Formats: sequence, C-alpha cells, structure tokens
Amino acid sequence: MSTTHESHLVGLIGQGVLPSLTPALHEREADQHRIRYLYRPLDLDIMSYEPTQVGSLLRAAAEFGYTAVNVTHPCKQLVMDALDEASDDTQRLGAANTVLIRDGKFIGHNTDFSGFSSALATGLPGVAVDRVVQLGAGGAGSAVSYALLAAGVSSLSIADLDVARAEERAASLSALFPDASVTAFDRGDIGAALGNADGFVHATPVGMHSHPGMPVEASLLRPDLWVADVVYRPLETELVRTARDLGCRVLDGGYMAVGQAADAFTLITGISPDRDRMRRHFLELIAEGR
Ligand SMILES: NC(=O)c1ccc[n+]([C@@H]2O[C@H](COP(=O)([O-])OP(=O)(O)OC[C@H]3O[C@@H](n4cnc5c(N)ncnc54)[C@H](O)[C@@H]3O)[C@@H](O)[C@H]2O)c1
Ligand SMILES: O=C(O)[C@]1(O)C[C@@H](O)[C@@H](O)[C@H](O)C1
Repeated sequence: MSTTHESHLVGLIGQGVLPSLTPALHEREADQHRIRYLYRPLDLDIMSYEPTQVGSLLRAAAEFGYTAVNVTHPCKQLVMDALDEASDDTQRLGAANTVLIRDGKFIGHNTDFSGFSSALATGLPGVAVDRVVQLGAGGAGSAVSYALLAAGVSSLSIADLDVARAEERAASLSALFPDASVTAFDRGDIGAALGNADGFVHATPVGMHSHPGMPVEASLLRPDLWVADVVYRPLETELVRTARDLGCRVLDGGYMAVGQAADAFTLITGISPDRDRMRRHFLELIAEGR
C-alpha cells in the first residue's frame, strides 16, 4: 500500500476517453523517473455520470485517493465551478484540463494552452508571430488562440463555420489582450486573410481520419507561411503534408498533444519530464495505430 504522498493516482474525466494516448504517455514517463504512477480513464458514459456532475465525480475521485485528474470534452468549462483555486490563465480562459487534488482542495490549471505554447516554441522556434490566421474556434481553438496571444501575436484573425462562435471568441480575447487586434472574419475570405499572414493555425476536425480533406485550398499556402495543425489522428494530415511539400515550416498536432501531457505531468509530480522522449513515445503509439 502507498499513501497519496508516496504515489500518484491520476484519472482522465470525459466522454469517449478510452482511446486517449495521455495515460500511456504519463505512465511511461513516470516509469523512467522511477515513481509510482497509475493513470486511469474515467469515462462519464461508462460510469453513468452527466457532464454537469463533474464536480461530484471529482469529489468521488478525491475520496478514492486520486491525486490529480485531467478533464476533457465536455467538462473543461463545467469543471470551473467545482474548483477551489485556479491559475490566473485558467481563470482567464474559463476552462481547465488539469485538476490537482491537494489536501481535499481542487486546484485547476490549463495545459492545453501552455502545451500549445511550448509546442510552438519547440516545433517552430523563431517564427514570426505578428499576424496569424486561425481556423476553428472550438475547444482546442480557444486554448490555441489564448496561447498565440500570450506568445505575442499582435494580430489574430479567427474564422469558424459557426460565425457567432468566432465572433464571441474574438470579442472575449480582445478584452483579455487589449493590446492585440483580435478579429473574426468570414471563412470565405480566408484567401485574403492568409495573404499577409506570418502563420496559419488549423483547429477544426478537418483532416482527421473521420473527416479527411484539406481545410483550405493548397493554392493559398506559400513557403514563407508557417502552418500549425492541431489534428493528430493522423499525424501527417493532408494540410501538414501539403504545406511541408510546398516548403512551409510545419507543426503537427502531436506537439500540442505531448505538450499538454508534459505540462500536466510537471504539475502533478513536480518533475520536469523529458519532452523529446515523450514525443518519441507518442510517435511510437501513433505508429502502432493507437
Ligand atoms: N493536439 C491536441 O492536443 C488536441 C487537443 C484537443 C483537440 N484536438 C483536435 O482538434 C480538433 C478540434 O477539436 P475541438 O475539441 O476543438 O472540437 P470542437 O468541436 O470543440 O471545435 C471544432 C470547431 O471547428 C469548427 N469547424 C468544423 N468544421 C469547420 C470548417 N470546415 N471550417 C471552419 N470551422 C469548422 C466548428 O464549428 C467548431 O467550432 C480535433 O481534430 C481534435 O482531435 C487536438
Ligand atoms: O489525450 C486526451 O485524450 C486529452 O483528453 C486531450 C485534451 O483534451 C487534453 O486537455 C487532456 O488532458 C487529454
């Protein structure tokens, strides 16, 4: 037997979480540091919990000895009400994906945004970030926009199939980052928007195995435009492949996936993981078809 001070018991709360690669990434990295660490999926549907009951599930997890959880769709915003504390960025974003359970208190963090920040710094070092165009303003897109503005993007243009969502995101981000220009635009105008952009970030499901295709026409890409995709199943999306073939610097969605896992691991254990090793492990898992 071990106490909560001697070992880590971590969960992933959300819907459809069984295929997640995050548990394997955490456990393998913990093995390398010789710490006792178990990471279990806590699927809402399997456990018959409604998303709105995420607070009850957190309290149950605390009683069962869990020391932390990641939280995913559709609970990242809902969990905010159950927290005792949250980092400044998490409060500003209004969404948490990592909750530390410390002395019965729930402390929220958001490693989606910090994971994308580190992904950008690691995978695309030194790129110009004055003007960025982003497609997709949903869950991943919100964290990515926040990361881009925190990284110093001065002009961020956001489009989404759901025009109201893009407008709402642009308005709330403008309030959070008053020195930056954050605007929503019609996705039909993406050619003009990309015309003078430094980078393009894609955050819709287009390009996933279940939604194959290109989110923008290849003719709109040019070698001096960097391209980041958040989709990582497949890792080599049509966008990533096309952009790379055209000579663009590219960031695949695996960097963000590993970044969020690495940052959560640090928060949970206080240990800095080997991010290159986690990335290699991630690539192995993807190659195995996980
Ligand atoms: N790399 C990572 O760590 C990571 C993390 C979370 C999600 N993801 C991936 O990001 C993608 C999006 O996930 P999400 O959780 O943000 O989903 P979501 O449903 O919350 O948001 C997707 C958004 O894209 C918009 N959209 C869909 N099709 C569009 C199109 N053709 N043009 C413009 N907008 C369109 C939708 O209206 C919605 O606002 C998925 O592929 C998911 O697997 C990656
Ligand atoms: O790997 C997953 O399935 C995740 O759910 C992806 C993303 O939602 C992260 O915020 C979670 O920490 C883990």
